[in-house]
Amino acid sequence: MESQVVTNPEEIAKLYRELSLYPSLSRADVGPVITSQYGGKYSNIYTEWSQRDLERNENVKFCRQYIVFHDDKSLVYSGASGNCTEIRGEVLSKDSPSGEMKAVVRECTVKGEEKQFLEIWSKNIKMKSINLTALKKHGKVYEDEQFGCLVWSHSETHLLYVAEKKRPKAESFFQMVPPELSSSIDEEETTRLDRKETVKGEQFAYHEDWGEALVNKSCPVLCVLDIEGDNVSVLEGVPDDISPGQAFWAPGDTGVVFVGWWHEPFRLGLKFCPNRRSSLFYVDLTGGKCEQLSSGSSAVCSPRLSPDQCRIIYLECSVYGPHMQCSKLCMYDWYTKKTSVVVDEVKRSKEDGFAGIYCSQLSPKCWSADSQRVLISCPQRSRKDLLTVDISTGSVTSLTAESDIGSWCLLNIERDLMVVSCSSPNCPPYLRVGFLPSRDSQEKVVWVTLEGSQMLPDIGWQIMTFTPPPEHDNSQYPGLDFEALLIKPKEVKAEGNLPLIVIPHGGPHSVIVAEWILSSSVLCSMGFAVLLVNYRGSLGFGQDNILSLLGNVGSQDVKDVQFAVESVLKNGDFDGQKVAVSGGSHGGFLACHLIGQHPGFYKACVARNPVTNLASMVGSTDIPDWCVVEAGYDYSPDCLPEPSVWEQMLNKSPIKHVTQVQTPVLLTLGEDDKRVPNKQGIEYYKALKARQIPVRLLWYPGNNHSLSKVDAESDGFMNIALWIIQHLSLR
Ligand SMILES: CSCC[C@H](NC=O)C(=O)N[C@@H](CO)C(=O)O
Repeated sequence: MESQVVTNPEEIAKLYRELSLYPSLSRADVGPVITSQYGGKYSNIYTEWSQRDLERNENVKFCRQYIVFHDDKSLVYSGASGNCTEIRGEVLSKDSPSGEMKAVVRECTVKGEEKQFLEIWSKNIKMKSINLTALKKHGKVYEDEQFGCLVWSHSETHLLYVAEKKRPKAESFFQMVPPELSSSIDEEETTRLDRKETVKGEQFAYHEDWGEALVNKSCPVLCVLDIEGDNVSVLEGVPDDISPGQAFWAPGDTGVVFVGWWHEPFRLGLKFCPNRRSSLFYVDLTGGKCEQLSSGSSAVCSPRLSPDQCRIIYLECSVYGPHMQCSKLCMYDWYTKKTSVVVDEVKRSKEDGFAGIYCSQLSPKCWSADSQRVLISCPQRSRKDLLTVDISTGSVTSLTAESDIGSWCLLNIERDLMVVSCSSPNCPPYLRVGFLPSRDSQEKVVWVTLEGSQMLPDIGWQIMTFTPPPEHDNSQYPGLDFEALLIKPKEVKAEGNLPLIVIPHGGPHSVIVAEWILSSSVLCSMGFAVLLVNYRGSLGFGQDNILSLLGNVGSQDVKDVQFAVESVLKNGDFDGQKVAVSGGSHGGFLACHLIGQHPGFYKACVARNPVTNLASMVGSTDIPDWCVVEAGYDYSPDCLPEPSVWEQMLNKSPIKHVTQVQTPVLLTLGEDDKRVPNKQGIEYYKALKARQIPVRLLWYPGNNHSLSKVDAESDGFMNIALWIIQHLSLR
């Protein structure tokens, strides 16, 4: 039977180009309420989007503003105000609480040198432009989600941000001092001071950093700009053995609250690892006294102060263990200094369907106006839902459980006006707003779409639930089920002819929700069906589900994926001889396992930065604890694993089955990957080469674990598609 798949590279590139035009939402800020001269109330909504620019080979960021007229409970009128504007050079930006001013950290090149400025804008004037680089109070400003922040004090007189600690200039022992230093007295004085701060012998000293995607981030410090006095100071009092971040002003601006991550005994990678020992701290502005607000034996993140400034809500989970887990929602009362658990960890889904909280970040604002409820968007099985939590009862209600949209992402909430980004596998992200109904009302949210998106009518999707057969049941955690998201062309032209691409996610404690996924929608538009499997161990199904995988990687997850694939193939639409598998990281680990444990079943395999050998990875990854914990053992940073643990790490690895592999493999590797060092892929490449199994390796310089730079992502997509087409004999 003839294939219905698009196989011409030009046509594939055209489809990719078309679908990559859809932007995604990254931020929304709601401005203050303004009363018009006719008495109508309105607010501005500032949104930021990001879009791949294939011509310029970069992700471009742009903003667009909307105006919403409302009566504090419902929307009266809304619309866009003005067009999109590209944002360039902005590292961070934030409007002041009153909306009167805006602060921007900007990066630009002046006379060939890269500099950072802190700007204050008021009305149509740039009031200040402070050259942070020239001030030399600290290193580069942190812009990442892990540590970074730019926060106005409640009084709007000070700004708080995080930057790398100033490091003394290091020079060679053999550096000569030039006799004539400079021409002017001022310059001479500056150079003299610079030289005084220069140290010898430190030029090649190693500085630990926070790992994958946080390289060069080593010692963050809290910095405060006094706007009136043009003075930047680095806050004192933060203990030397912690890295501060996610900071904000305490009630009354008396000090700063922040999350501190302990360094000891050495820094472990933080990205995707909210399980690092950390605590909430408060540093007093006057005395520099630092107080620990939460227990020192857990991992915390995302503290958010309530509008009445009485409570701080934050996420907590245990240290080490699986990297991503079901979090507790905790609350610190500023006045009684008491901590309580508002929502506990959920072992198994509740009767009402609530499966627990799974997110590494709360939205920038998440409180209702009366400071009685908190809003959280997070995975619930294979969808992303919007939940409200009543802080006095701990009861959780889903605002979106009955919706047929696959993913609801809360961008912000201000005075009960919620701004969300919605998407589904057949619908790119779109922007909606709605008022949160009052606490005691049964009303449903009336959502208004501010920026619509085009539904792709040819793409169909469904969530499938699987009960593992008795022989695959986990005796320690019996009765768990799992799901998969099937995306396929709505019209199957010829029965029994549909090729299938199986995609197990990475993590392994992560999840694929039913949202817009560019690569899957292009593959589907080309004529493939795509099966994304949330095997047992995924987020969103209860903590037991996560724990069930520890010690069982390479078996339970492999069985679940294979079971899902074989179940789906029973449906007459598919061609069982045209099945490919593709995955990244732990998903690459699974792809390599599947071709080793089911020789010949998959006709093509693609692995992005795959884990291929836990035993050889443990000494070189930024998260060695992951290898030990996933193999089923407790991690201890101060001793080597026992020989039996090394053996188990090897036994559970795909390399163990490489001699059985028959499937051609495409490897895509990032030169700068700190998480799964590219040597993992190379080890597998050599093993396949030695056995004359077709293998191709693509090497992406300047890319880390995610291979997400625009050229790497688009080139990777094309090569993956063509590899699958070739080895599924579709051409
Ligand atoms: C030692 S690497 C572990 C696998 C990795 N986990 C966390 O970083 C992984 O699978 N990452 C996923 C995202 O969770 C990925 O797709 O890169």
